[in-house]
Amino acid sequence: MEMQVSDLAVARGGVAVLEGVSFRLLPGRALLLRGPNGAGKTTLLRCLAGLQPAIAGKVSVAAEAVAYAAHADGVKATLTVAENLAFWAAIYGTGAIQPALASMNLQALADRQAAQLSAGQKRRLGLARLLVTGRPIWLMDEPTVSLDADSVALFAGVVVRHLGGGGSALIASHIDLGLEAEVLELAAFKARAGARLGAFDEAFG
Ligand SMILES: Nc1ncnc2c1ncn2[C@@H]1O[C@H](COP(=O)(O)OP(=O)(O)OP(=O)(O)O)[C@@H](O)[C@H]1O
Repeated sequence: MEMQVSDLAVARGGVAVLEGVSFRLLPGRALLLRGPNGAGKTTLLRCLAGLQPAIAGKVSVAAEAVAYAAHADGVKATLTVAENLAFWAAIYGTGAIQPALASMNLQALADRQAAQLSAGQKRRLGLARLLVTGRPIWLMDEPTVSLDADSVALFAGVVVRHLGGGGSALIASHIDLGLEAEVLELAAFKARAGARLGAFDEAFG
């Protein structure tokens, strides 16, 4: 499924962060979001994930087509690794969790309570969740934070397989994942300094 973003403007805390953001993300392709700290990578991803409204512009796909892996891994601390994935599989109405467990090398940790995982293990679980969503467009915010070199390679392989299956990925990352991907530099879309929004947008920014 193609995602087309046209002239999108997004805000955070009532202040416009980005404006005029336009790009296409085709099936089978990955796009890297680049920009310094505070450039608006997280804000853009949150908007595309349907977690906050845009101030202006258009997104061609519904939020139901996307799966978002945010900074906070979305992991339920009191459930085990397998239970976490089963929970999400039930939410998204998808099937077996074994492929997701295997893809991020989590089989040996399947019965471990998520609260007892290391930061990198927790991150691997958060990424395995993407697989059980069954959704074609993956949005990822710094997915490799806390991952060791082997896990980064594992993760890159998961993304490559997702792309090979016709999925797509939009990834905010400061590091080189070794993926064949185009780059979207957000500095080009920086909103004019100090642009203030109306009361509605402040409430939802
Ligand atoms: N809850 C908030 N209220 C007000 N301003 C915020 C809020 N969250 C973020 N901001 C501001 O919005 C701007 C964009 O932040 P955002 O998190 O999207 O940047 P980023 O490109 O993801 O940064 P990083 O690389 O540090 O993760 C920043 O100037 C930030 O300080």
